Amino acid sequence: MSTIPPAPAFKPFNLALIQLGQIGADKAANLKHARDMIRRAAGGESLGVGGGAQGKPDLIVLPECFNSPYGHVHFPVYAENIGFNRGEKYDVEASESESVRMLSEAAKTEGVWLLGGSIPERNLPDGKLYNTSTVYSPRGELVATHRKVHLFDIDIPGKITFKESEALSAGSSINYFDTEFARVGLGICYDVRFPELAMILARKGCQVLIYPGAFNLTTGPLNWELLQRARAVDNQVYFSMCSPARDLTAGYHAWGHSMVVDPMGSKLVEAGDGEAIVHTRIDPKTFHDTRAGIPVTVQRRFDVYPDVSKGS
Ligand SMILES: NC(=O)CCC(=O)C(=O)O
Repeated sequence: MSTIPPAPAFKPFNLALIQLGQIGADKAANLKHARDMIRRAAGGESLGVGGGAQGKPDLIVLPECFNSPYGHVHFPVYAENIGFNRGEKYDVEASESESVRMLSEAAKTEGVWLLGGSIPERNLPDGKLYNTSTVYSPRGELVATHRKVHLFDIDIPGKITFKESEALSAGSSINYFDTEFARVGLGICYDVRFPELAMILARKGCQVLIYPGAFNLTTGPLNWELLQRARAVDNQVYFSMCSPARDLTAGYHAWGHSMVVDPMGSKLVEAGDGEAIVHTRIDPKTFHDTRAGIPVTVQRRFDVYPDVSKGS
């Protein structure tokens, strides 16, 4: 039996993605720059390719690993203790995490929902490290976290070898948060390659899925957009990923191209590869029209594939 409360009624809202640049070795500088970009996004400013200003955003998103260079050697150095336990009240001001304190202050001061990309997290009880997203309400409360479930371990000879598992442990829960305008499902980057996660989030009532991410120059060109449009269409949800800006002087070269895709698979907005703030309006009409016109959400044949979860 389901214990999940019904999703909030889906209402129109403004979404802004910050394709953050200048992510370097100096964590304090990374946090200061991110704070400044949140202020600019909250003021409705658009920057770089993509643009599309819609006025003040209701929800702002940062990229994966926004406070640290991306790489397994960096994670232990930049990791912070968050100590969030779902269901328990979290005292942000007493948080040991300087990133959490900054993000909470930013959400509260700017009066926006804030999906704070992800940061390396050190879980104190067992010392394990995770790649973790944190989410803040406009009152500055930390309302949700998501630990990357599928670690980015790939080896494409001559192109890219990356092993997050050399430093990180994988999360093992499915996470979303409720706002006054939508239920938003969470994933991080490589999680997008696993349709099961998006499918279950959608079946838990999420109308919008947002994954901070950082694809690379090998897989980005063919897979970044394709995967987002696939997850959007197969679940009939809005789908978005927010990347860091590309920096060819960094150890890891992010693909960029932060984007938002609607439930029919149309791209609403797309950044280039440089630093950018892009905005779009999320319209529930497209969501409802898509589900009414192509009613796959009520045509599933769980009698034929009973081993596939019904999610909620
Ligand atoms: N940060 C990541 O998880 C990268 C994932 C990626 O590039 C991919 O191709 O998948």
